[in-house]
Order: sequence, then structure tokens, then C-alpha cells
Amino acid sequence: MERRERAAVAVERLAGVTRERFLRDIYPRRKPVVLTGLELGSCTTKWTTDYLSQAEGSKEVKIHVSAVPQMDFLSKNFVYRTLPFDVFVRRAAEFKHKEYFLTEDEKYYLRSVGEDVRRDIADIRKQFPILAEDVCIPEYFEKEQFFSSVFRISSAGLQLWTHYDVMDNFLIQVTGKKRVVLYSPRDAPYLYLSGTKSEVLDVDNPDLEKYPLFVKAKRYQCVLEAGDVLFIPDTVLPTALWFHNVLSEEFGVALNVFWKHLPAESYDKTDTYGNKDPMAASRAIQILDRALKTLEELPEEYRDFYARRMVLRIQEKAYRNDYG
Ligand SMILES: O=C(O)CCC(=O)C(=O)O
Ligand SMILES: [Fe+2]
Repeated sequence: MERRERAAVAVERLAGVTRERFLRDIYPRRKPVVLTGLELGSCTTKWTTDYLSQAEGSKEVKIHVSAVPQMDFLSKNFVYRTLPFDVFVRRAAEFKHKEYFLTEDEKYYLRSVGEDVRRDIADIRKQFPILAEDVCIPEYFEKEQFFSSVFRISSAGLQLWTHYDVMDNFLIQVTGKKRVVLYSPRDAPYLYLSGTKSEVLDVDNPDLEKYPLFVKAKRYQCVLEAGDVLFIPDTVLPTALWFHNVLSEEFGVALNVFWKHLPAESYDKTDTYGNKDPMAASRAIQILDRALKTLEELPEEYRDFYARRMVLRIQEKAYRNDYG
């Protein structure tokens, strides 16, 4: 289907921002911004497909393989497969494959993970040590705040589901071009959430019968070219978790760095992906689910009355009053 882009607010692009300026003027605003012209190291010129494949050789990587361009985490319309890294890079860079898992034009996506997915956190220095030497990560945060560095390689045309993460993030586009559509956390009520993911995948041609409120979500957008760094803020003032939907317009290699914005103890210790809600938030949601279950003991009209009272109480006690 033809892509019809909806009206969008352009994410601001700022050139040559220093750490000092970032921390003083940009970070506190908690809004996405594209930083251009940062010193990212030799990766921006060196990382051709030949170099990448030869640098890390044939170590095995677990990848997403999709017969359709829009990957959907909720319906799982893709499969996980394993390939030697060099084979994977070549496949991701080509359009039609001689060897394939599903279809000759299937798309590939690597989101690097730690050695033991359940226990270890993605860190490019550990999983791809040779390539890590070529990257200079803009460290606009304290060393202790560092959480993970995630290597991401994508076929042209692949689109990643709309989601939020719980940590501050620099998405460093090393090669290739991608379009990122973002939504403010304020628009969460219009995004049909299931956990940290939105059901609305096709942000260009949404099914408005199924998702009528989606038209109310304000779309922010940017195109990342090689060498651009997108700051995606995680949480707190004045808004919270920015949603993003990423469409790789070309084969591309990226690295994203998550860092902790809240005190370290707020985060879930079992979270290796950086996408589990802070612990107090998950506990509160569990308690709410129990309260909803308890309401089921009442007849419908009583349930409705008390549910509305509970909503009012949440608004009164927990909403910010300057969240205009
Ligand atoms: O660029 C991508 O492929 C996805 C980026 C993303 O979701 C992130 O940086 O959190
Ligand atoms: Fe993300």
C-alpha cells in the first residue's frame, strides 16, 4: 500500500551540541531532538558491509526474520533465526535472497542482546569488541548511569513496532537512513497500548475503524541520516516515555545507548532490555489489576459507579496539576 504520511511536527535538529549545552539546555526539556555533527569515531566511514562482516566474522547472532515489512511484536508475525554474523550482514544488505528462511524478499533485523539473554545486558564492547573500537559514544551522562549499548542492523524497508523504552536513549545512526515517528507520552490514551507496545503499527495508514482515537495522537517525526544521533527521553518532567516507530528506509547500522535517568534502585533488576516499567509502577499496576478483579464481585451498575470514583481519585491524587 502507498505510504501516506500524516501531518507531523518536525523534531528539532541541532548541530555540534556539547555535553555542557546538552545538559544545561536540552536534557531538562525532556523532548526528542536530533543531534548532528557529533564526533562518533571512525565507524561512520569504515562500516561498509564488507568491513562489518570481516571484522566480527562468523559468530552466531539471533535475528528477527520477517516476510512482511512491518514487524508486529504483539501478533508475532516474524520468526527468530540464527545466522553467522557475516552471512546475516550480507543478507540484510541485499533485497532478494538466494538463500532464505521464509521468502526471497524477507527482511532482517538484529537487536543485539547479552550472552545470556535473561541475565546479561547488551553491551557492544562485550559482544562486538572489534567494532566497538570504532565508535565513540557521546557520553552526555555520568558513567554510573550507563545501562546498555545495543547494536541494531536493519534491512531496507523494515519497520519496527511502535513502543516505548524506560530509559534515556541516544539512537546513533551510523550508516543508512531511517525515519522515526514519535508520540508524546501524553498521547498514550490514543495509542492502544498493550504493555510497552502500541497496537498501531501502520502509523501511515492506520485502521481508524479499529483505532478511532489514533487521529488525536500528535505525530513528531525525523529522518536520521548517517551520523545523526536522536535523543529519546525516557521519563518524568514534564512528560514521560516517548513512543517511537522506526522505519529503515535503507539498510542501516545503528547503536543505541540507554542510560538511567531515575535512581538505579528504581529499575527492575531483571530487566535486560531496558523496557520494563520501573518497579513501583509495575507494583501499582498489579494492585490496580487486583482492584479491578475485586470490582467484578459487584453488580454492573455498582461496578461502574465505583470504577468512576476510583478514576477520579487517581486523577485527584496522582495526576500532575501542571500537565496542561
Ligand atoms: O533504530 C532502531 O532500529 C530502533 C531503535 C529503538 O527502538 C531504540 O533506540 O530504542
Ligand atoms: Fe526503542
